[in-house]
Amino acid sequence: MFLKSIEIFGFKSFADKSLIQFSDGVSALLGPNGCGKSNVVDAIKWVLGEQATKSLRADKMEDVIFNGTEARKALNVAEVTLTLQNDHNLLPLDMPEVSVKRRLYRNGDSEYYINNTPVRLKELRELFYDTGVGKSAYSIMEQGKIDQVLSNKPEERRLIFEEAAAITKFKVRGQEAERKLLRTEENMRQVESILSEVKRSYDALKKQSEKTVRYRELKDETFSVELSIQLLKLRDLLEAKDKRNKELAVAAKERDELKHRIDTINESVESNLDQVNTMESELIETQKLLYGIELEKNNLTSQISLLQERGQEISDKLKSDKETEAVISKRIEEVQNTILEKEKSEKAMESRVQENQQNIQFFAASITRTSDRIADNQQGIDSSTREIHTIEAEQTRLQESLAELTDDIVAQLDQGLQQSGYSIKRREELSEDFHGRLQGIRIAVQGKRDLLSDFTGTGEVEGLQDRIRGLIESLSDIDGKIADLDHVYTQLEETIPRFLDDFIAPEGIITRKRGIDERMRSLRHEIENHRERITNFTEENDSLRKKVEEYRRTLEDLKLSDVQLKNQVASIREDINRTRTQTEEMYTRLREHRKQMAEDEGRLQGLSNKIKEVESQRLSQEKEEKNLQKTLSRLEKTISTKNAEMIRKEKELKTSMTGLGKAQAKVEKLQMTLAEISADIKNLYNNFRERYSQELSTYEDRIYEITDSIQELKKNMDTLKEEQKSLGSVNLMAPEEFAEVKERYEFLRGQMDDLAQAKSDLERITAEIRQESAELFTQTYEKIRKNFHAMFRRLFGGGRAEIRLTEPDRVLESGIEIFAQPPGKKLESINLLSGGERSLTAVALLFATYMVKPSPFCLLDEIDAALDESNVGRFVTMLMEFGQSSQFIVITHNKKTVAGARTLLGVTMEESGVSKVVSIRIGGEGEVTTPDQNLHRG
Ligand SMILES: Nc1ncnc2c1ncn2[C@@H]1O[C@H](COP(=O)(O)OP(=O)(O)OP(=O)(O)O)[C@@H](O)[C@H]1O
Repeated sequence: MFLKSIEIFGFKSFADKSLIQFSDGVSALLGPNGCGKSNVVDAIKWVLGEQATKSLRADKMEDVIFNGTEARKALNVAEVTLTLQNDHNLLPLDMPEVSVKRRLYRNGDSEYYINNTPVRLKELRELFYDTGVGKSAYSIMEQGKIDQVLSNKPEERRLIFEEAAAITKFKVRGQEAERKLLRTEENMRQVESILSEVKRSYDALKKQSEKTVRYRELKDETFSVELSIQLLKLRDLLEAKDKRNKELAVAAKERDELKHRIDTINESVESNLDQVNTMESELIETQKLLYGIELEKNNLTSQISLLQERGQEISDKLKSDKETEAVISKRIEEVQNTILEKEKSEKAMESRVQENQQNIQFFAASITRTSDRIADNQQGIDSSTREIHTIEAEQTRLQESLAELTDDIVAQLDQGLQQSGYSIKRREELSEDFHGRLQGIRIAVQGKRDLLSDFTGTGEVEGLQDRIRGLIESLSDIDGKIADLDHVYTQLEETIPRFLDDFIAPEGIITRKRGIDERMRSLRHEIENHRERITNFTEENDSLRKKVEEYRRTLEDLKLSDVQLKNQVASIREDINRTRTQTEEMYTRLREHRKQMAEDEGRLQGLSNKIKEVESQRLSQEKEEKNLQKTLSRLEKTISTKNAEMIRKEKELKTSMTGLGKAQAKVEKLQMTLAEISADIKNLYNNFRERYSQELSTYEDRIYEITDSIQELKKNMDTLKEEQKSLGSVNLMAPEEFAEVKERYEFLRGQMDDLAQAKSDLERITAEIRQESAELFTQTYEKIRKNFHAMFRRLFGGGRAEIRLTEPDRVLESGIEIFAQPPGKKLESINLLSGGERSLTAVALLFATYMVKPSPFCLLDEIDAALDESNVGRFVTMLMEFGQSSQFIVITHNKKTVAGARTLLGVTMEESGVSKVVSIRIGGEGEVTTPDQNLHRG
């Protein structure tokens, strides 16, 4: 077994993940039309790297992804995994099992895996080279394409033979080698053309470069000669400089010695001169001092006489000043007394002013007070006036109410009298009757009283009983009279108009009227009160205003007198101040006078002190004068000694100076010469630097190596220049350019050699591959040729078949012709064969190939479709025979073919548009049961 299983997901109609497990021998893949059997073949081709969409029955690669059904959505990825058994290492991998996987996304991204490791398509294809498995190999024979093996062009037909001969690998390598060879030749052509161009520049630049190299050599030689000349010049200059430096050192030493001597003499002379100068200065100073002392003495004497004169003057002045002082003091005393008197009168005047001020304040306050009172009164008048207005308004309102009320009373009274039937006449009659009867009772009672008093007067008891009885009887008579009176009274009462009670009840109309009357009275009273207040206030204000007028007049008078009094006070004060100022002035004068006197006294004292001081100064001057006279004579003596010594030294100095002048001139001359030599050396260096951009100093170590003379060197130089001139124009960069071109030239040459070597290697490899391939191909071809004939006869039950090379001399390019002659028919072109004959011939070729190189597995998709019963029988026999050694998966609708299979695999479409793999058991002897009614076995 080679094919172990295939797992399909999202590929074409396999929407769900489906696993098909294959077994050894011949397996039949069954299922109704359109259920997806061929999709399994496509899936296997696809996973093995098929790129041609046409071969996958698709327009574009994306079409292989499950496209959806009415019930299902399309998927975005298709994935197929094929697991292969590799225990015989048919595949070049040291693994017992190999899985290859391909995945495609709807966006076009595609992935390949070998054993779950991502790989490139090329690697995946290489895995199946010469195994008989592969997109163009014979392991997969598809529905309706079997006879295409025959229809293909003779050149294309050889592919099967090549695969069987296992030369595909060689072929690919050979093609690769040829491609490389072509590339190499192309490269060689390119390199050659570049090389010839580079060679031209190489030759040209080589000549130029040689010339330039000679030119550079001449240049170098010229430089070397020039350098020697310059170095010789430098040597001469350096030697001359050295010599002069030595001479200069000697001359400088001589000069310095003379300088030193002169300095020593000078120092001595200077020292003497300094001493003489100092002494002379001292002498002059002493003389000056003596002269000064003389002058000072005279001055002091005259000062003393002057001071004495001045003292006399001051004494005289002091005497007169004392008299003046007494006069001023007396005058001050007089003035002081006057001031005291004036101050007294000022005080009196001030108290009057104060008194007047108080009066002013009093009257001003009275005016204010009275004015306030007037204003208060005026406010009272105004308030009462306002009150009167208010009350009058209320009176008006009340009068109106009263008028209305009176009208109401009259109306109600009239109505009440009418309703009560009141009559004055009747009332007067009853009243008269009442009073008459009352009088009768009073009389009767008086009669009884008289009777009773009669009894008490007599004291008689007899007949009392009768009398009391008679009295009681007469009292009942009175009772009757009282009852009559009561009756009359009741009648009288009835004449009283009762509605009047309502009138005078608290809420009655009369009561209201009385209330208003009362209020009117009260308001009238209030108005009177207010008017009285207004009159009182007005009268009071009149009298108060008069008072205010009076106060104002008095106040004016007081203010006037206040001004007058103040003026008087001011004039007294002014007088006092004036007098005080006079006193102050007198005091000042007195003070100044006294101060002057004190100063004069001080000056007098100072003068006497000064006289004493000056006299003592004159004394000390006289002493100093004597000392100086002594110093003067000592100095004069020493100076004359020193002067003699200096004359001697100056003579000596003159001689030394002459010598120094000469020595200095010599030194300067030498310095000048040295400066010139240094300038020459500097120029030499500078010129060299400018000409050669190098430092001459770097060559100085060669200075003593030069043996030639300058003349010889110059001659040499002329010869070199002559040769340089003869070279003509020179490309200075030629050697560098030549080096570059040379490098490039050599590189290209190397490349050319490498390419030539590669070409010869490739040619050799190609030849070897071709040789080997040709041998393998011929062997295989021969075997297949023989097998084909035998196989054809077996399948057709006789007849003849043949394959021939179209170009036997070029076996690797030659096409393959097929000739077939079914039994009883002439050997004719295969194009004239029937459909079934073509299929059977193709199957014969296929099996002939299997015999030489059995494919590890074979997928035959309905290749038996065109065969008749007897041919199918032979085909199946053959299949079962080959099934012993190879794995066959046969898609078929033919019952005989199914019968030849050891294993049955089923594909159904339970759900419309979605393929599903179903397991099918093989029952007893050739019995097959299937869960799907669509699957069948004849
Ligand atoms: N991308 C796709 N998505 C969904 N279904 C697809 C896709 N491509 C093809 N099909 C379906 O697969 C079916 C064809 O399957 P297949 O050709 O394998 O059938 P079969 O079993 O070989 O049929 P027969 O026996 O007639 O040859 C068709 O119904 C087609 O619509």
